[in-house]
Amino acid sequence: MSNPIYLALDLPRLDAATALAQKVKGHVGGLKLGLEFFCAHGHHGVHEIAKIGLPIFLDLKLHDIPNTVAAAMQAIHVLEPAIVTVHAAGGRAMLEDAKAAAGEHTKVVAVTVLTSLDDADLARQGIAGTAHDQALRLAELAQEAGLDGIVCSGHEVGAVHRQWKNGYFVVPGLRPADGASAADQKRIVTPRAARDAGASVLVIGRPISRAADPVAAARAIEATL
Ligand SMILES: O=C(O)c1cc(=O)[nH]c(=O)n1[C@@H]1O[C@H](COP(=O)(O)O)[C@@H](O)[C@H]1O
Repeated sequence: MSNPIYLALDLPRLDAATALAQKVKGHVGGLKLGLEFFCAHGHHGVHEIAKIGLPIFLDLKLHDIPNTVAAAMQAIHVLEPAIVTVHAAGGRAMLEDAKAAAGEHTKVVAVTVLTSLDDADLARQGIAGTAHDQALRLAELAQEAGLDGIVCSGHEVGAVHRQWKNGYFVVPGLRPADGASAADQKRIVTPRAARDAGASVLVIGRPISRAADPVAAARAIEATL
């Protein structure tokens, strides 16, 4: 089985991101480049990280009117990302158009409820019910729109997996059992628990990137899976 860990390269400097990826590349299955990286380094930065030879997950969390999201998807075609994120809350037409505009080898996955939000945050946005129920509703929308899968927390992935057997499930908000800081994450589980519940991809950033020894941290997490 291939390594399901995607390292989130949330570092402001390209040289530091490249050095970290080079160091841990034998212990992760892919590299995730998000908003911080893409806004700073754009296509050039993605090309540089792609040279390392691991699949690239472009986490842009696109969320706009369908025409704009489709055009953005076309503009990143050339980067041949393995995975791209959009926000499920953009609605069915946006999701359908995003998928139609993506390259045939790119998995388009929809972010349901960010792992940094809890039930109280949703209530403040006027969303009744739990983060769990909202994630399930948005997963159903993504499935109906023909996406490849979703992003959700490890608390929901088991339930989503039961209703979407062949879906592709990306799970961030992961913290090893040895007590790495949750920081801004509110719905967290261990990498192993997420894997056991049906996650296809485990997104891990700071528990590796901010560790005193990132290689040892990545190896330790890999060993729990
Ligand atoms: O789409 C994501 O990857 C994502 C969705 C989500 O709900 N929560 C979330 O944390 N992420 C990303 O996953 C990574 C988690 O980083 P750490 O908390 O440092 O492990 C960050 O790059 C986030 O942008």
